[in-house]
Amino acid sequence: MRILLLGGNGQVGYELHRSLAPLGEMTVTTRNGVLPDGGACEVLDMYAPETFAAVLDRVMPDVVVNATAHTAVDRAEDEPELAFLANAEAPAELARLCAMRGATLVHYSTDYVFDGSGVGPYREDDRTAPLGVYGASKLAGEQHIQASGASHLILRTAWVYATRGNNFLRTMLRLGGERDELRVVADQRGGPTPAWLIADVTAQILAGGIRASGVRHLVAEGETTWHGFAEAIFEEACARGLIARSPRVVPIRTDEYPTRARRPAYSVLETCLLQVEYNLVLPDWRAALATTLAR
Ligand SMILES: NC(=O)C1=CN([C@@H]2O[C@H](COP(=O)(O)OP(=O)(O)OC[C@H]3O[C@@H](n4cnc5c(N)ncnc54)[C@H](OP(=O)(O)O)[C@@H]3O)[C@@H](O)[C@H]2O)C=CC1
Ligand SMILES: Cc1cn([C@H]2C[C@H](O)[C@@H](COP(=O)(O)OP(=O)(O)O[C@H]3O[C@@H](C)C(=O)[C@@H](O)[C@H]3O)O2)c(=O)[nH]c1=O
Repeated sequence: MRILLLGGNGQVGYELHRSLAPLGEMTVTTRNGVLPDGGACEVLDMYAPETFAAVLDRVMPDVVVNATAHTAVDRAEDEPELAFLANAEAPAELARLCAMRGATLVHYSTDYVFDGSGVGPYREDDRTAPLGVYGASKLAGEQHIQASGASHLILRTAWVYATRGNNFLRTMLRLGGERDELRVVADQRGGPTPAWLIADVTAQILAGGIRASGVRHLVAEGETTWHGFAEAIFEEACARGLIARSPRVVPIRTDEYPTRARRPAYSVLETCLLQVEYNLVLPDWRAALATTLAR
């Protein structure tokens, strides 16, 4: 299998580079042609979709895995054109090129396509209604891919973290080292999901073959709030001797932590479809956090 992996510098892209390597011949791209270890790779800029055809002609992939995205949720509110270019128009062009070449596109989307008014875990076909530019641009990306005619798999995930990159886990550990007390919202519920899990499941799916095109939910099991996640981070990090002491983590309401973008109050994703279709057992979010820190 010839794989073209886009975004080898991101949290998920970095883990995919590891997990997809055994599946075949892999070409990795980053925005600047440099991998996290300093090595060279192909250049691919999501802001320049007109350059994609040349890369696909050179690599001739069977599968394109797109781990790039404009993921700065608050900044997206101030630069919607860039968010839509990277998250909607670029994926649309990728899907168009994949359809023409008979290649499969694997793409990632987000729980922020929902408005958070749900009362139970969201299923794949539940009504979408993003609250902000990031979610709206990701939803547009999903829709372009689904309309393209390309064989595809869109994996919606949520609250992604890793021991590298920009994410809530690293923000908490950094702030916890600087302050005695952190104030964290306790009225937004979701499913923290480590990048390694997304990458491992993607590899498992590709190894066995994609069963059907469409959207599937991929998150760790269970649910918590950002406050619950923060407390668990400090408990696990302390237990493993990664930090000497924990700050006090004070639960607050969303309106006490104003941000540029609105975020869904509830964005837990139902994963039954994916687990049954691919015979998977997804770990609980808390166990997945412990595994991440143990690594
Ligand atoms: N992070 C999260 O909490 C969640 C993420 N997702 C989705 O999962 C996928 C992976 O996200 P994640 O790994 O967390 O994101 P990261 O922000 O860690 O990585 C995104 C990658 O996209 C690259 N990128 C951004 N703009 C461009 C561009 N113009 N040209 C080329 N590359 C670009 C970045 O490159 P550079 O390093 O050069 O900036 C970076 O490597 C995305 O589709 C995201 O929407 C879904 C739910 C939650
Ligand atoms: C740093 C911090 C954040 N918060 C809140 C703000 C926000 O409501 C919540 C999460 O903050 P962040 O900005 O880290 O996370 P955010 O950028 O909203 O994370 C999202 O990223 C995109 C890419 C996704 O697709 C989503 O699934 C989700 O993971 O925690 C606090 O309450 N206290 C704090 O000290």
